[in-house]
Amino acid sequence: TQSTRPQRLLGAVKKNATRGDPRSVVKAIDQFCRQKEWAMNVGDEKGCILDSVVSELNPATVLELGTYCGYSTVRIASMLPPHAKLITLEFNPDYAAVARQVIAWAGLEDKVQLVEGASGDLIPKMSEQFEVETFDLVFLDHWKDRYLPDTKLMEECGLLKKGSVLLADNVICPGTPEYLEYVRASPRYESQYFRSHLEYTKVEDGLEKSVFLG
Ligand SMILES: C[S@@+](CC[C@H](N)C(=O)[O-])C[C@H]1O[C@@H](n2cnc3c(N)ncnc32)[C@H](O)[C@@H]1O
Ligand SMILES: O=C(c1ccccc1)c1ccc(O)c(O)c1[N+](=O)[O-]
Ligand SMILES: [Mg+2]
Repeated sequence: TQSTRPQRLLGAVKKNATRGDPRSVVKAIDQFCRQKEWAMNVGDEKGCILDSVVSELNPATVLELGTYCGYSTVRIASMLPPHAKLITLEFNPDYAAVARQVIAWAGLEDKVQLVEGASGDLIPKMSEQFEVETFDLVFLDHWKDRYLPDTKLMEECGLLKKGSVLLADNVICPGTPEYLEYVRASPRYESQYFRSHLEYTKVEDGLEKSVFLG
């Protein structure tokens, strides 16, 4: 039977990355995506912006919407302080299965909780089921029409506190116009656009960083 792209990406990690070395896992995936097959990871260029936001914030609790193969999960988790936690949501079981193996190869299982399911169903259960009060950082990188409804849901569920940061991928390409308009117009957010490119291409894209003001 034919392998899938995530399975081939996992093969490249196992072949080229060192167990327990997150940076080598990130490098192996970027090399695979540049030399073999494009894949929808946040990538190396936008990944550096993600890294700088994480290191500046030093978050204790992180929520990632959209795991895919775990590339950004590994990037973020590798930068977290010792007792920090990253919860990542993925509703495609095949992608989740690959991501678990990528996260394990990087040696980051202890920092990451991958939850299989849809963000719209899981966000309301966060506080009771996953013992989380609020998130210091949310990385939005799932289907683009879910960014706005899920942001409103996080607000309603009290998962954001003064200073919580939303970092949204793809606000230009494929684009999230309704979300962008909302966070830029709302007095409850202070937003900033980081210009970059769609992963592994020369197409313009960027990240929007929005600080929740409470
Ligand atoms: C662009 S990929 C994530 C890439 C990943 N953040 C990275 O940079 O390596 C988007 C993922 O979100 C998942 N997804 C889309 N909508 C979702 C939802 N509502 N709940 C959970 N997962 C979702 C898709 O199955 C897909 O794996
Ligand atoms: O939507 C796509 C997409 C659309 C069409 C074909 C392939 C991917 C995409 C492209 C780049 C991204 O960084 C990303 O997060 C996504 N996504 O699916 O969430
Ligand atoms: Mg993306």
